Amino acid sequence: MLAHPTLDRLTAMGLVGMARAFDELAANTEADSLTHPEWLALLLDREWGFRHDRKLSARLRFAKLRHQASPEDIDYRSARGLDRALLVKLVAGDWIGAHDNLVITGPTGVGKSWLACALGHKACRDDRSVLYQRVPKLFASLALARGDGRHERFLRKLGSVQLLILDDWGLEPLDALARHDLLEILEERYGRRSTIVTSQLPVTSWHQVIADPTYADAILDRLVHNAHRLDLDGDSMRRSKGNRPA
Ligand SMILES: Nc1ncnc2c1ncn2[C@@H]1O[C@H](COP(=O)(O)OP(=O)(O)OP(=O)(O)O)[C@@H](O)[C@H]1O
Repeated sequence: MLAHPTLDRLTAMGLVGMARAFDELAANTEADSLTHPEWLALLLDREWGFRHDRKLSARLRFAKLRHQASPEDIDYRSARGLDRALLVKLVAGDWIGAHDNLVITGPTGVGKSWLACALGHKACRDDRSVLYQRVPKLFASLALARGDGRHERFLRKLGSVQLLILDDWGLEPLDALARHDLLEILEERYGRRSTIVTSQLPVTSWHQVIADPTYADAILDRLVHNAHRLDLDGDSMRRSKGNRPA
């Protein structure tokens, strides 16, 4: 690497992208033909790109998405009843800005979690905070957190992310503490932040999962009332992946 006071200063100021570009340009004789504005623009582009990538990595690390999925890889050809126009709108992300929710239902393996993660990935790229949680594990973690003083902080985190993904909702009925926690989270989020819920159960069965009519009304009112809906059908993609010849 070049030894140059400007390089030292860029590094000391945390302008890592600029420092790298400066080093490369200084070592490249073709760069001599660049005008000063072109030179500066190149340095700025690199710094911009470096910061963008670093922020995206941090967003994705925090989100802990289950699948490495991105909107560009969504398979519209599989017969899954995907509403392409709606999906294009969801990928654009305005619904997150409007604090709407999204409910994705359909049989096992049809790609609900994958789609939720693809939308989560896009939200990270749009510089939004995202957090993925599998519902059965979430309630177990909240119960644990209650015992060791982390409960309030965990609830705050779940309430404050711009996009919360609750995957695999409805696999088992909620107990009293889970009902209480879920209502707290959704009350905090309602009208302020977006939530994606994926479930094998149709929305009409969710009341029973919550297993308490008063809580069920309150929870579903906050979750489903302003939700976009993707109802998928078709065969499990796990099976078709497994059956695919090597
Ligand atoms: N568009 C896609 N491209 C590539 N692989 C996909 C796609 N959609 C789904 N898959 C794969 O299909 C499998 C099942 O997908 P996924 O876990 O999203 O299903 P699911 O509907 O959430 O199932 P379950 O209800 O059992 O949790 C996964 O291995 C996933 O990687």
